[in-house]
Amino acid sequence: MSAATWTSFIKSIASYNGDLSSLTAPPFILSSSSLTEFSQYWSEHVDLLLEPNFITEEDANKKKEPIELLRMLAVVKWFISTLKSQYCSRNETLGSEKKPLNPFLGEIFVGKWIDSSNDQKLGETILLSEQVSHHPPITAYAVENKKNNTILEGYNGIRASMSTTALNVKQFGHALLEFRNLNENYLITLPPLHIEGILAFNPYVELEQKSFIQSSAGYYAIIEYSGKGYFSGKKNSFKCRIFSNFENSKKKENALYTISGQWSEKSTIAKGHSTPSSSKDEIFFDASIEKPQQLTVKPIDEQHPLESQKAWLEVANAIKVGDYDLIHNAKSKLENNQRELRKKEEENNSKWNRRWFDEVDYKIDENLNNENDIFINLSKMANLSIKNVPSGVEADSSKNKEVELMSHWRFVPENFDNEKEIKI
Ligand SMILES: CCC(=O)OC[C@H](C)CC[C@H]1O[C@H]2C[C@H]3[C@@H]4CC=C5C[C@@H](O)CC[C@]5(C)[C@H]4CC[C@]3(C)[C@H]2[C@@H]1C
Repeated sequence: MSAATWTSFIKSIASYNGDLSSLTAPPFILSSSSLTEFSQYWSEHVDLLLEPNFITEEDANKKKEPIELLRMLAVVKWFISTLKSQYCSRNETLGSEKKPLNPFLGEIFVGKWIDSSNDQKLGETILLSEQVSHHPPITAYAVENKKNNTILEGYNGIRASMSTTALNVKQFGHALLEFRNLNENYLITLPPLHIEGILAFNPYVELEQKSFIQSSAGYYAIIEYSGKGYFSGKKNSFKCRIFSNFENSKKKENALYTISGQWSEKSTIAKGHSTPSSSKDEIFFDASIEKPQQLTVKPIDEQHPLESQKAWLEVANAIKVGDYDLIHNAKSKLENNQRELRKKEEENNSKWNRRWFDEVDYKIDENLNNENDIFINLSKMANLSIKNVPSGVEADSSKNKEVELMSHWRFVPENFDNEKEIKI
């Protein structure tokens, strides 16, 4: 990590034009993994993801709470458990945040979480991740557990801008968690983030502002993020308040539960709206104890050419060697191949078929007014915009002005059921 190359890199980002792939980051800051692999971070605690399926009326009687509220608490715990994987795993494994490879259109990343327990109550869970758009980059994903009829689906795109010392990132998209045996669904929005420590050669993600979780049973959670130097002082801090519905969330005194702490370490929970104490109150989640479950991915020689680790193998090896020319040549080969494909599609007036996801266009009335559309229903309950604005923007926010309705990506389970080429 020579200071000279890093300093010239910092100068290059000073003239940053908004397109991350335009940045010629030095080899040591490049990750050999592509963004399609990040979808796995949504489900490295499969037991927490599926927990609502196993909560009983008896549990509800014992806790003297409605069963839907216990399920909301379980979903909030699962969501908090995803954050360390999403935003810290590169620091843990690679020493710092790195710049991921920019996926090509149609790139896929698949794997499974095997249930190694005796009772097999979880069963197998599969991950499908597909780059459904290259301009702008959008990754769609689905985590499917057939045994418990549970699907997590969503998509993610980002818009980045540089401030003097940090890279500011707005996330676009959302996640939908569907418990089909319970006929209960959840909408999860994505918080803004910024990359700190770039000047100190040690970039890491800090979450900021808010994200929201809306249950079809009505319950609504607000999660507020803060970091080192904010009011809480500790990095990766959050405070979550759970309300019986969006309306009641206007007054914090209406909170049914309050959870606070660090999403990358320990958090505690207390009834009502007061902030729980880290020593006296009940532990909610402890990221240092509950280890993430690694996804099982086929060996590269058994992967299809569209699968990320196979497609990027030559680039990944060049990055590991740290030879900039080798990286550049290997990347150019892949990018030229992609340009050829786009040109052929242009000539044949065809376009790349998305494999497992559908682009639902909400500018079309019948889609917008389809009362079975869980994304529309949950967005309405949480007063969330469905326009082309960052995730979590309220429907009546001025940020919606002059912004049009947009399409959102939805998982098509039967497309995967009919999949012939890709093996998990
Ligand atoms: C300043 C430009 C540059 O190349 O600096 C290199 C630095 C490592 C910082 C830039 C990169 O930091 C990476 C962090 C990435 C996000 C991490 C986690 C998630 C959550 C996941 O669910 C969706 C994707 C997302 C938001 C990643 C998006 C891409 C980020 C910001 C990388 C930056 C290019």
